[in-house]
Amino acid sequence: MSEPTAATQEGALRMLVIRPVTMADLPALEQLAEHAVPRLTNLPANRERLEERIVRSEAAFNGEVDYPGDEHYTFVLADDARGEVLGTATIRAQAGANEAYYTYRQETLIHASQQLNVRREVQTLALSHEVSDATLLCAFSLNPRYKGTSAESLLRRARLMFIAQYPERFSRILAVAFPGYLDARSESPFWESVGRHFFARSFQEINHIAGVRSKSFIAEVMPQFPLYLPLLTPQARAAIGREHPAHEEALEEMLAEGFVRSRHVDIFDAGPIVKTERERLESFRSAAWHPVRLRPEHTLPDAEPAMIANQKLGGFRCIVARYALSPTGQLMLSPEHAKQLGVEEGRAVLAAPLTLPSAVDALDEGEM
Ligand SMILES: NC(=[NH2+])NCCC[C@H](N)C(=O)O
Repeated sequence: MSEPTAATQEGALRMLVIRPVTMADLPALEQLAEHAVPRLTNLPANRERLEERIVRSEAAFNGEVDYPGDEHYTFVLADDARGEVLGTATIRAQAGANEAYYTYRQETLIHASQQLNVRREVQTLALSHEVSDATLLCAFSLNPRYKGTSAESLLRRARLMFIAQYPERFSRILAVAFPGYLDARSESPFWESVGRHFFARSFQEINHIAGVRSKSFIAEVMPQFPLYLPLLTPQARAAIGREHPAHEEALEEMLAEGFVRSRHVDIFDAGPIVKTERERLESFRSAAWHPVRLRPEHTLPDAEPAMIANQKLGGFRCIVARYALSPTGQLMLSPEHAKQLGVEEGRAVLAAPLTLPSAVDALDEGEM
């Protein structure tokens, strides 16, 4: 298929929908895993693992859940009219439900001697399990044709529309771990300076192993003592908290959502981990329920784009449509959009503006 132009883009997006993954999506999921840049531990390009992922997701969407546990909810961005799956994204209800979730936490130590009249602040990285309780947004992969479109934002943020509806299933703290900086040869300078000494494997290999095998090897082999940053290579230090070049816009969008850079970074590539309390997110604060009113597409007034989600757990659907409200607060939807969402006139849908205010990039000074 040819590149969608800006003009055809919104037209094409009309038929795109976020829905839970099904077993029929397995081949597409495998493709998306293979084409993720860089490859993701949370989305291993391995048919068996992906099959398990789908089974697990179906159980999560259809199960009764009162508090977050080891559920994984996997979504796809689909063009069901053409039978195409264009992207995927997952929510892990609890980052470290069965095994701990490992990060490095940036800390400061003071090395002082009164006798020698020296006082040095030394930055360290200490292994941490603190992020284990957070709900993790992960395993994002999108067909490159849709990069930079509103479909990308929909795929990334529809998960928030889901969490907003089923708060008991998720932690109050949400986190996103971005792939870390890799150089032009796809090497991780942080890995070369740190992990390499303990694993004698390339970053790509270890990233793959972490995806398809149990993670207990991390605890067994990673150094237990804090790392002193001055002892790392300058290239490794420069990579701490730095995202992979292909994920710059994604990070920016999540910062605009209200996520904040935390003191935690990835243990392999030192990629940034952003966190926040969910109530602080723009999409949570702006989300509002509206009854649906059906209107033919050509009679709808012009309005800002919004994410619009139905209220069906296992039948969750979320689309981008115009945020066109009637004077009495009904959301005016075309019959085509209502059909995509599986809602009739009078049913309530959750809506939140797609456009975000611009990002504030700051390190959270508190306990985040
Ligand atoms: N770059 C990576 N593949 N990191 C994955 C390993 C650590 C990850 N935080 C976990 O505990 O699951």
